[in-house]
Amino acid sequence: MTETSWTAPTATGPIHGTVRLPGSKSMTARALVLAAASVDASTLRRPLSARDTDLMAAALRGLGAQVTVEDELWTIRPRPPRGPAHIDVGLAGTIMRFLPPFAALADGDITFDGDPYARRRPLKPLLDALRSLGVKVTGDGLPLTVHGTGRVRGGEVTIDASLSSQFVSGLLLAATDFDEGVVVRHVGPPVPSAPHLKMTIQMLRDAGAGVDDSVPNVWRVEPGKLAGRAWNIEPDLSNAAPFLAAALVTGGEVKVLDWPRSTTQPGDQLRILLGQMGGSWTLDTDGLTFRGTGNLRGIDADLSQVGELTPVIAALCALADSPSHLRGIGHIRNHETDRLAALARELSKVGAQVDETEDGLAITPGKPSGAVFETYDDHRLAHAAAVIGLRVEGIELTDVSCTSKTMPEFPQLWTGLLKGQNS
Ligand SMILES: O=C(O)C1=C[C@@H](OP(=O)(O)O)[C@@H](O)[C@H](O)C1
Ligand SMILES: C=C(OP(=O)(O)O)C(=O)O
Repeated sequence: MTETSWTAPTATGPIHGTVRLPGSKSMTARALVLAAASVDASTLRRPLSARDTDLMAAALRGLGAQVTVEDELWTIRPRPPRGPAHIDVGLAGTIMRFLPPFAALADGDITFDGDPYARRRPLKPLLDALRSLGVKVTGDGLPLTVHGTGRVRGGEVTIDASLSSQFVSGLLLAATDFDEGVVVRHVGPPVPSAPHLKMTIQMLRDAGAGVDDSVPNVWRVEPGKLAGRAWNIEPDLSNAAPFLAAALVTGGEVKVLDWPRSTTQPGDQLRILLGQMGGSWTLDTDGLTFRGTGNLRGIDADLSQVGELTPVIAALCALADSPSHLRGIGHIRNHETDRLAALARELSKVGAQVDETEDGLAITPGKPSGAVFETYDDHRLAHAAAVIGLRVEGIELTDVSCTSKTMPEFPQLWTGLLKGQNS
């Protein structure tokens, strides 16, 4: 990927516009894995085509599935997974955590590696869990090899998933094909990202799996066969964050089309969180309309359930008229970069006073000024920088191409939205 520096456009007035966002990364990843684990073909309507999900599709092809793409309809024709194969995870947590359990069902060695920073993202709790379910794995992080034998015993396993909910999701998504299914028991500090776990359970049930989540921190998936189905992928609501923020910061009005009435996506909580910062919204049949006044209040919020929303919310806090405290997000040090350190450094450069706490950020807005904003290969750091740029001239992103991880069209969508402003 070629790095592309980019000067974030500044708003000259309230932004008014409508955006149609690409499909949810998290739903697309889950639907692809479930489709590959099914007996019959599945389709995905309006999935996300971006680096994370294109690499997921490529990985599943490498394991034997046929994935064909026709406009906004993907068709997956599954085959029993087979090795040897090599999987490039890029920087995607979803691939590095969802595919080792599925790859264990292949007959043959499956090697995994990814971007340099992907090698620093935690995997050991998941790999140890696989080992105790009877899988032979070499390595405690990337690069690693899963030595598949064509079957996985499965059964009961204890894991500390406090570093990432994706460890649990990965085990559950493959477990219908384990001889004994799986019972995953979490022991340790709380698992973050509860909505993402709900999404895993909901989508497994939609695919026909038997799942019991009635006991807190214990998840059971029964062994069985998945039939394949048609998935409708919702727009990515976490990627709505910068667009809703644009309405909030400029006192404008932005509509996100096809916002679902009910969803497991964590991004749905943007309505509440950005509402607390001064916005208001209406949800109707064709989407969510979000309005701002241009005045932003600071917030004290526990973001443990919605950690991936932190970068844009932190950017808003830096532009607010009072201090903020974002808590419960120690685990986002393990995201695409150490997001707490990166946000503290970059938001300080543009004038805020930002202190890293053990599990979050304390942000006191200051006099904003332009700066070179490092994006650390992190799509959501780029979104955060764009939001600051709405108010502050001279915000130069070191690289905007990192947005291709989940929304390659971000620069165009953003520039297009800014055309709709009343100056
Ligand atoms: O399962 C998923 O699709 C995700 C789970 C979350 O991971 P963590 O629990 O590691 O934060 C989230 O931050 C990530 O963007 C996507
Ligand atoms: C944490 C994120 O991604 P990943 O799925 O790579 O963990 C994210 O998209 O904010």
